[in-house]
Amino acid sequence: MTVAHYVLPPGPAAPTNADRRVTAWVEEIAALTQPDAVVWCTGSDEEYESLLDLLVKQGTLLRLNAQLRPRSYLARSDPSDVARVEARTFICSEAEADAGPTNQWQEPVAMLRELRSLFSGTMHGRTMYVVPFSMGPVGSPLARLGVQVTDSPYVVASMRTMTRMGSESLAQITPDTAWVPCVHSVGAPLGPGDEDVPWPCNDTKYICHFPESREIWSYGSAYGGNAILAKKSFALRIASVIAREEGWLAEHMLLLKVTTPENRVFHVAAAFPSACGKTNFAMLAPTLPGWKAETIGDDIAWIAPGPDGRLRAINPEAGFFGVAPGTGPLTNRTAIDTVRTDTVFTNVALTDDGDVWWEGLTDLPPAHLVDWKGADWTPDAGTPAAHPNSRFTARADSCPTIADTWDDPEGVVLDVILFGGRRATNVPLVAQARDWEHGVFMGATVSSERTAAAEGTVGELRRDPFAMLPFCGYHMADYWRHWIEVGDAVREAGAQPPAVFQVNWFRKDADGRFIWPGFGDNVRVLAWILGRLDGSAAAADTPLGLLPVAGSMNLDGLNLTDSQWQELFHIDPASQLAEAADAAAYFDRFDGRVPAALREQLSALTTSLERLAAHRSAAAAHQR
Ligand SMILES: Nc1nc2c(ncn2[C@@H]2O[C@H](COP(=O)(O)OP(=O)(O)OP(=O)(O)O)[C@@H](O)[C@H]2O)c(=O)[nH]1
Ligand SMILES: O=C([O-])CC(=O)C(=O)O
Ligand SMILES: [Mn+2]
Repeated sequence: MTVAHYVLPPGPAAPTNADRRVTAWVEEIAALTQPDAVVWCTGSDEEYESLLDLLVKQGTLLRLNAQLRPRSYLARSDPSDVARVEARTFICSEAEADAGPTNQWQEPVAMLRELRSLFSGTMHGRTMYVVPFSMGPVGSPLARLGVQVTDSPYVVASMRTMTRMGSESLAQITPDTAWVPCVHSVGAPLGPGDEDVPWPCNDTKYICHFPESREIWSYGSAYGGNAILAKKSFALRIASVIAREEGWLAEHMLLLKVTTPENRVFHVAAAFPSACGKTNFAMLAPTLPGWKAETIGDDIAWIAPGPDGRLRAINPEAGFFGVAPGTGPLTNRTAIDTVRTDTVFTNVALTDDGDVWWEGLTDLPPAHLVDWKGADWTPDAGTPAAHPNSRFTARADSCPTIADTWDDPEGVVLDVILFGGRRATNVPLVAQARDWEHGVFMGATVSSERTAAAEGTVGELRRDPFAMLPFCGYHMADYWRHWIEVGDAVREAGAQPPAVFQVNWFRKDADGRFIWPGFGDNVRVLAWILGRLDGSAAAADTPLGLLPVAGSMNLDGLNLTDSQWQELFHIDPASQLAEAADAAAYFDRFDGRVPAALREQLSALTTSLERLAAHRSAAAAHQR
């Protein structure tokens, strides 16, 4: 690899206040990747406008009808670059054991050697953008800094929406602040005279994380989670490593502020796997009178003990990268209002009048569309018009329900933590954990049906502990231990950790229909949960935790029959015992590193299920 003769191309020089380590690193990456130009992003409105103009000119973005969808755009990705590539995502810790059995590991020195060879000359014919960013309000004690270099203007525009990006964040990096270097290329160099394509990418993809040196290298994709490195790569995979060391939590959680009819305010964090309802719950429109829900974050929460020992949380992001399909005025009015203007849509369908459409936006599709691949589409096409993982990118402050505390640098005090998944069977609508350890057990044993958010077979059941399976930057069992220790630290400081609950909006009846109406009606579950905190909602102790007793949840105005209610909470000991056995086999995969407290939870669960099974069969025998 010969880079010695490479001279930084002319253009605006690095800002004079840029930290020397940042400029040296940028020069080093430029020498490796050899872009035609280097641009330091300021984050200004003018810069964003000119990026959008450039993307329209290059054909990456299509300007939507300005009357129907002001200042909004449609991107169609390469059909092969539509979701996170978990099979190409690596944790490159020095010791393989530290990545743990749920991550793919690569030896860091060899991986870096391979990456350097892939990145050599990869930005030929392109501009390298330097994107300094802050995750969390600039200057917040909970915020952390990073710098991404990328040859994708689409990624720069996405970073502008999703993070606090530009000069202000760069100014935060001083000689003694930590920052995470993030290197990104679409892996599509242009030779002289080569024509570009609207969505450059490469069949070879690598999303690599180096927990010790805290750097990220991503190659070959421009899709969200693979390329907006501030998000899953930094704010979860690298941040989880930093958080373990510093005694806090980096989580795949939405943050919601709830105000009861009595004007009491609570904050709820909820971990649901990708495409399992975080954005929808974060934008919940309560169907119960007098209740108010406000959005703080829809995907990631950073949680740390505050001065009084209680856990406080911030949303480190500044925007939403939300799933389009299934989002409609009846299910998520707030999201529909959020994306009315100033939104970049990716892989949705285009209407004949220059607006967007996706499955679930309206009951019936328009008679003609251009689908996400750019082909003519009619309702009889037999394929979805929008890709199932099509997305919208919009700023948090466009959201009509955004809480005025959403960017409070101190964060909000957490009262409740929810763990959820997409389960057609077995998992009740809601169950309260008996204590913190039981809550950690619930989080550790979450399983969920796979969705379109990542490559793989949709619908297949897989364990997704804490909704962090694809996002934990170290050994998953050590992560569980860290959760237990954070609870201990809170109690040692004389405070109480948040109450923990498991929820499941997705239980189905024998005909395959969702039993629970979900969406805005999830406030009924929330009301029950908050009723548990002050003792006003009754619960029964079961092997799965504390379940609502009949009459303890407000179901006014719902068409839910008694038998449907029972189905939502039905416990079948045999299949529960099978789940527990599966959890035991799962725990066995973690090299003996599963905390004893979780093993104890599992054996207590098994014992109580066996007791329930015996009790049920005795009762049945008695009936005969
Ligand atoms: N039945 C039912 N479906 C829901 C509910 N909440 C969300 N969904 C559907 O689940 C899908 C994904 O929801 P999102 O809120 O976008 O999921 P997410 O967790 O934010 O997904 P990522 O952004 O990928 O992390 C959409 O199709 C929703 O319509 C609910 O309460 N009930
Ligand atoms: O990361 C992405 O590409 C989208 C997302 O939010 C997820 O998959 O959880
Ligand atoms: Mn989401």
